[in-house]
Amino acid sequence: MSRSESTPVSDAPVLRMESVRKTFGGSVVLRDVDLEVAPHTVTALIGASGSGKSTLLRCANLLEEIDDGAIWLDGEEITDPRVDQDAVRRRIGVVFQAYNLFPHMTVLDNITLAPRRVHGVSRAEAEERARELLERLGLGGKADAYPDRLSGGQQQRVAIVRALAVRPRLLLLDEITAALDPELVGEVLEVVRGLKDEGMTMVLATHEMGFARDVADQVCFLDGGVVLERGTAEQVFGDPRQERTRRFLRRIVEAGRL
Ligand SMILES: Nc1ncnc2c1ncn2[C@@H]1O[C@H](COP(=O)(O)OP(=O)(O)OP(=O)(O)O)[C@@H](O)[C@H]1O
Repeated sequence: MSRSESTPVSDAPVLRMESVRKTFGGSVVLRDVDLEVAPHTVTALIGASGSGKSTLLRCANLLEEIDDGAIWLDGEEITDPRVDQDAVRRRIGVVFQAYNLFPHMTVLDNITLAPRRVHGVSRAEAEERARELLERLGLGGKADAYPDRLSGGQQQRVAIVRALAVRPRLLLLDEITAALDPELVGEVLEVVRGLKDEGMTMVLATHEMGFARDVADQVCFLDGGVVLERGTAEQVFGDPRQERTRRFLRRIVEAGRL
């Protein structure tokens, strides 16, 4: 997509979270989380396993109900109980670690299902958009293939195409390379880089620190459900303010992952 296709003129945040609190069975998983995501920017959520990254994304997409605080999408408070949650979810694309493609459907049918069934787009229009996206993501010849004929990296790229097919305002990417063999990670990250260049607004949870450092405009370090540190990639990776962030990054460097 081009910038002009999906884009408003203003710089008002696409996504805003304020004092978000989320508990599961009495244990606090997100505590007082504030977040602002500007249009055409990439926000990377980093932090140890269990720090709350996925939960934050799931709250942003209303897949989890928050206990306190509020969330806005394009200035509309989406946590207002009067809001049509399905309509909100239709404006947000989500890609998970597991690609969740329907195995009995071709790539093309997987991609066009939501635009046709949920968004009321005609088959012809949905297929045209799907083919264009497949081409753009290097999957031009795969429209009629079944998912089990594709590599993990190709399947994940199809999942990204599927999320883009409905022209989302915001894309949430939850550990999208975590299930991939190392040699397939690069091709998926390249796609994300390309989407950034096209101006897509994205929030991604990732353990790929090198990628987060390269691609993110904003990095949030979560620790025990708290956004402990937030800043530019340069600041958080190059000059972290918090001792816990420094310790986390030191471990990553020692493990050879940064
Ligand atoms: N549905 C649930 N019910 C109960 N506890 C949950 C649920 N989902 C997440 N949690 C807990 O919330 C905490 C945060 O989990 P979350 O998956 O958000 O972390 P994460 O940072 O994304 O971890 P990872 O990097 O391993 O994906 C964890 O302690 C987890 O066990």
